[in-house]
Amino acid sequence: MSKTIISVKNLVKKYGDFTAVNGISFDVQEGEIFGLLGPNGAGKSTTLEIIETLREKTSGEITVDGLNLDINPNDIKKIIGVQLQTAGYYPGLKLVELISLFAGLYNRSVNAMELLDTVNLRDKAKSKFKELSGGQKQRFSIATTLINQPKIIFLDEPTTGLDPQARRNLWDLIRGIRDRGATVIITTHYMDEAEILCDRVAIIDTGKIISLASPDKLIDDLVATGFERPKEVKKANLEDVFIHLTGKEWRDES
Ligand SMILES: Nc1ncnc2c1ncn2[C@@H]1O[C@H](COP(=O)(O)OP(=O)(O)OP(=O)(O)O)[C@@H](O)[C@H]1O
Repeated sequence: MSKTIISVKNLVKKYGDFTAVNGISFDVQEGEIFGLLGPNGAGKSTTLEIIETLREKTSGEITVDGLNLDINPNDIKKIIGVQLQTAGYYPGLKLVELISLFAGLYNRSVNAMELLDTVNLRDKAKSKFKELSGGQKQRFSIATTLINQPKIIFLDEPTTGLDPQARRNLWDLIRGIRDRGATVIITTHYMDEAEILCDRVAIIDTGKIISLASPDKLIDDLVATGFERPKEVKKANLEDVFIHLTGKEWRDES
C-alpha cells in the first residue's frame, strides 16, 4: 500500500499582481518518480522551491512526510535533497573536498569515494569542479543531493544540455536512487524522459494542473479520443541511430 509523502493543497504563489501558481493540489506517493511538466513559466520551479522550503508561498497547505511546512520547515530540510544550481559550488575545490564540506554542513559522515562511484565520478575525485564537463557537473550535483541520505530528492531539469548517452545514464542513476527507497520529484522538458522515467506526471500550465496520471494513462486517454499521429512512425529515430553508432557506455569526458 503506497503512502502519501508529499501533499500539496490549493497552493497559490503571487509575485505582486502576477499569480505564478494558481491553486495547485497534488499528492506524491512514497517511492515514486513524480514528474512536473509544463511550458516555460508554467510555475514548476516556483512550486518545487516552495515545497523545498526555499520560497515563501502566498497560501495553501503543504505537508512533507507528515511535517507541516508552516510549522516544521527545518525538519523538512533534513529529509530532502535538493539539486543546487551548479554555479553555487566553490569551483576551485576538488570533488572529494566539496563532498566533505557538504557532509560537514549536514553533520553527516559520508564515504566520498563510494558516493562518487554511484555517479561514476570516482576517477574525477581529485579534479576541481570547474574542470568537469557539463554532464559530469550534473552528475556531481545529483551526488550532493544524496549526502544527507534524503527520503525525497528534487531534481529540476537534471538532464538539460546532456548528450543522449549521458541522459540515459542519468535515467539509470535516478532509477537507482528510487530503487534504494527514495522518492524523486523531477521537472523536465523532455517528454521521452518523462515517459520512460516517471511513474506519474502532473502537467502544469499557467499555474494550474491541467492533467495528472501515469504517462501510459495520459497517452491511452489521448488515443481514445481518436487522436492519431499524422504519419507512420519509423521503427527507429535519429536518436536510436546516434546511440547505435556511438554506444551507451559512460564517456570519458576528460
Ligand atoms: N522572483 C520572481 N519575481 C517575479 N516573477 C517571478 C519570480 N520567479 C518566477 N516568476 C515568474 O513566475 C512564473 C513561473 O516561473 P517558474 O520559474 O516557476 O516557471 P517554470 O515552470 O519553472 O518555467 P521554466 O520551464 O522556464 O523553468 C514565470 O512567469 C516567472 O517569470
